[in-house]
Amino acid sequence: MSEGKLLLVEDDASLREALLDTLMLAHYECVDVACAEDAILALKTDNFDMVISDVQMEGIGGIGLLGHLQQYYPKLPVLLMTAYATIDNAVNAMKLGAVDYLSKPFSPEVLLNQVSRYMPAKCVEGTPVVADEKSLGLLSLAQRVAASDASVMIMGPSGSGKEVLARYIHQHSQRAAEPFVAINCAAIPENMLEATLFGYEKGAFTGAVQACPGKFEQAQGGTLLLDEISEMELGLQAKLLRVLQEREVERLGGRKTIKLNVRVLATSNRDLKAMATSGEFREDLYYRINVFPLTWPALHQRPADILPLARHLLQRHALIANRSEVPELSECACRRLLVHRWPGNVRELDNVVQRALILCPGNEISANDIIIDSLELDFSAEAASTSEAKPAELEGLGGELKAQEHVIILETLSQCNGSRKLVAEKLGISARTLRYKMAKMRDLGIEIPA
Ligand SMILES: Nc1ncnc2c1ncn2[C@@H]1O[C@H](COP(=O)(O)OP(=O)(O)OP(=O)(O)O)[C@@H](O)[C@H]1O
Repeated sequence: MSEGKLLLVEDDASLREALLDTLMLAHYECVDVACAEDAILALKTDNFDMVISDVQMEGIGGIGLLGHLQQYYPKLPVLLMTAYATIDNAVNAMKLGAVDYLSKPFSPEVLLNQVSRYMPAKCVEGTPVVADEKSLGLLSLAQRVAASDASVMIMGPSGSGKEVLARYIHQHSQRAAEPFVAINCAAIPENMLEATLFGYEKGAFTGAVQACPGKFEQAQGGTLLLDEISEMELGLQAKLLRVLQEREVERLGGRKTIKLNVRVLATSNRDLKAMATSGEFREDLYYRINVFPLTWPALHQRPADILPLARHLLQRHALIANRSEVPELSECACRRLLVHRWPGNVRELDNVVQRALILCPGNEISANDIIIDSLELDFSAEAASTSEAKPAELEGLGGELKAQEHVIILETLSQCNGSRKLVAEKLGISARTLRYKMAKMRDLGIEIPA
């Protein structure tokens, strides 16, 4: 997922390329141009979260661009880059409205720290949308743990909603009015993560012309989310453990310790315990952050969430697209959504919903508007398309509930390796009822695995 969209303005092509690489490695989406005039054109066709611009360029240059931005995009943060000789200009530029300046040459750590510092916070999600019993249970547990100050480890497959849950915990904690700072440990190149987390003092690297606080300090009083903590290398894990134990941090190149009052949440989509056992993750750190574990099941394991989530996402994207009405999902569209296995979880559902909204000009989304990547298609999706031939029959069946029942039966069949006896026991129905239900499903064209 993109960490934000940047407009990079630099006339030196090789420097521009190097900056672009650094920013894109850190998962920023970037558009690059070689002069201020092109930047003004790019701003007309695209929305950006931040502008990084050189000062000395042909034409109106960085200062001219800053003036334009102040007039037409006053909320857009602008970070200026300048050579040592023109520091005075840079100070003036800050007076004119730039959020900060980078003095050339500077190291990638300095660039990423400054960018993450001024990048506007991503739109904070409201309460996670849940309807399935498993998710409702998880949410109520999260609410209870939010009230404590315990470290929470949120696990679950990619795209299942771990970050949404982390924000929910923060919003329901006593720290809600304080900052929520997230750092994706997988997105920041390994050699820059330390400086980003702990900050640095002036002179710690090339271009570190001023001290910069790290994520821990930025989260002071609030919550720090260490997203994808499993991707942190072992050496840095040891340093992180020390910070968590001592509750204080020392900036790189600094001698002063800074007391911390930060609650730490972490997420992982890998089995961290297994990683700890195999030595890929420090066991002591694992136990320190895993005080309270919470796990999102994969989306297909909580089928009752699928439709409410799809409707919520439809609403969200219809609003962004300025649609006056939010289209409804037809019965067949619902069925198609319910029988897919969603290997990409909610993020995949989000993509499918966006596609549907593009394809559907009216106010009802049909099954044909539900485009699932062919790579993600599975036997159940195939079954859904066959069953779409019988919409009238579905309506009489109370579509949504019935389709969920089908998903649950297919799911349990696969868990029990096809044993009808075990499935019936697990679902608390007689073998006869199960046979009857499966026969009905076959009649609808749903393929039942042997
Ligand atoms: N329960 C939910 N309610 C509303 N939106 C959700 C919910 N779960 C996930 N989403 C949305 O789905 C997308 C993916 O969620 P999120 O980024 O929290 O997943 P993740 O598990 O942290 O993914 P990754 O492991 O890839 O970082 C986001 O757009 C998020 O807003």
